[in-house]
Amino acid sequence: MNGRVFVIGLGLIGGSLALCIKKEHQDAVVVGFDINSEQARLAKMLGVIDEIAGNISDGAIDADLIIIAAPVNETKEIIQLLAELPLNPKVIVTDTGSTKSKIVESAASLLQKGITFIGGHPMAGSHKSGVSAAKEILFENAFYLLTPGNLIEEYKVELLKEWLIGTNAKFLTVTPENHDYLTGVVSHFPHIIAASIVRQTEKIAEAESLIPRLAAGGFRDITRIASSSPEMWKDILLHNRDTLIELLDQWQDEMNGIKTLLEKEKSDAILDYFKQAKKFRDGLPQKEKGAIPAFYDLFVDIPDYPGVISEITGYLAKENISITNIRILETREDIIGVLVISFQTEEDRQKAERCIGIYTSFATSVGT
Ligand SMILES: NC(=O)c1ccc[n+]([C@@H]2O[C@H](COP(=O)([O-])OP(=O)(O)OC[C@H]3O[C@@H](n4cnc5c(N)ncnc54)[C@H](O)[C@@H]3O)[C@@H](O)[C@H]2O)c1
Ligand SMILES: O=C(O)C(=O)C[C@]1(C(=O)O)C=C[C@@H](O)C=C1
Repeated sequence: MNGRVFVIGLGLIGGSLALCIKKEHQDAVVVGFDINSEQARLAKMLGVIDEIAGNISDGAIDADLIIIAAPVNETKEIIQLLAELPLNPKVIVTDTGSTKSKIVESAASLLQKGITFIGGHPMAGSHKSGVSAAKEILFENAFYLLTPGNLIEEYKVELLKEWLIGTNAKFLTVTPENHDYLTGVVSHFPHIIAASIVRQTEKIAEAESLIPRLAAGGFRDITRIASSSPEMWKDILLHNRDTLIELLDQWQDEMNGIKTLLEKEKSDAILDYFKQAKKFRDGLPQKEKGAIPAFYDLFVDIPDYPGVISEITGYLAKENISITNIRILETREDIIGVLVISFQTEEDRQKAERCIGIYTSFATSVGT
């Protein structure tokens, strides 16, 4: 397809969608705007967008597709701003926000002016933010939820899907209310739990200094998402307040139930509790993005000598293994640090683990 695509908010999601569109629709021009001009500059430099717009109005007026990929509150404000502009009557406006009811409600101002708004939410992401984390394969096999209202003609929805075909995502249409309930259960609520486990652990760690050093595999797995953007999640929670309050009540019942089993030492019932959880968890679809992490990290214990990092990256380059990110954690006393190398795929992570095993004696482990 050709035409002008305007992406507002050039972070993880806006950047990844821009890459998908550029890959699939090479005749299209992708214009971007970010309130943080550094992000916009970086997006241009990384080839994520073709042009930077000076402001929202400049980018929006002649766009054929507008994608708002900003935090959910800002998304509402941007929609109000767009509703004041003389947009191309054929433009499709969509967003990527993690909540839908309030956003779709605010888009009534666009619909009143005859402008098509189709709420969107690609159900894949990461705890990482910013355009430098953007990648073309982020949405592969993920569900992409769409919330077109009844007034939206079907061909417009098909047109939007065609623009987004490079995501290789699976589109699903839901109502905004149903969207917020479903994502409340599988995404927003788990986020609260992850953050609460971290908060509780932090308090206990004040008296128990060994805790941070012992918080390894299981703790890291269940709390990875607590490292996501606090600002973004604050707004998601407030947008989906009622659902989350209901789920918190249910969770308290759930916790009281397991507490009672423990108090009464109901061994069989505790076993059943875990068996049932394992059965449901093991039965979750494996190939769908929702069930697997979006980034594949390999942890390498590295000793203290100059050039050790370039030595490792050199071995990976020799074996043609691409890395997407590299950083050092200094969490253990007995070694200089832990190198965390991120890969695009599980296959690359496994190849890297084998490669490091062949060329070095450094211990590696998989975690998040
Ligand atoms: N991170 C995820 O896992 C994920 C997944 C799916 C959907 N989402 C949703 O997608 C949206 C973007 O999330 P993200 O992870 O890309 O966040 P991000 O922080 O990586 O990027 C958001 C970008 O929006 C910019 N921005 C903020 N206000 C703006 C404004 N008024 N005008 C223009 N730009 C503005 C920020 O500067 C930032 O660069 C959010 O609504 C989020 O709820 C996130
Ligand atoms: O993988 C993660 O880090 C995510 O939290 C991604 C996740 C999710 O909860 O699944 C987070 C918010 C988005 O709205 C969609 C996807």
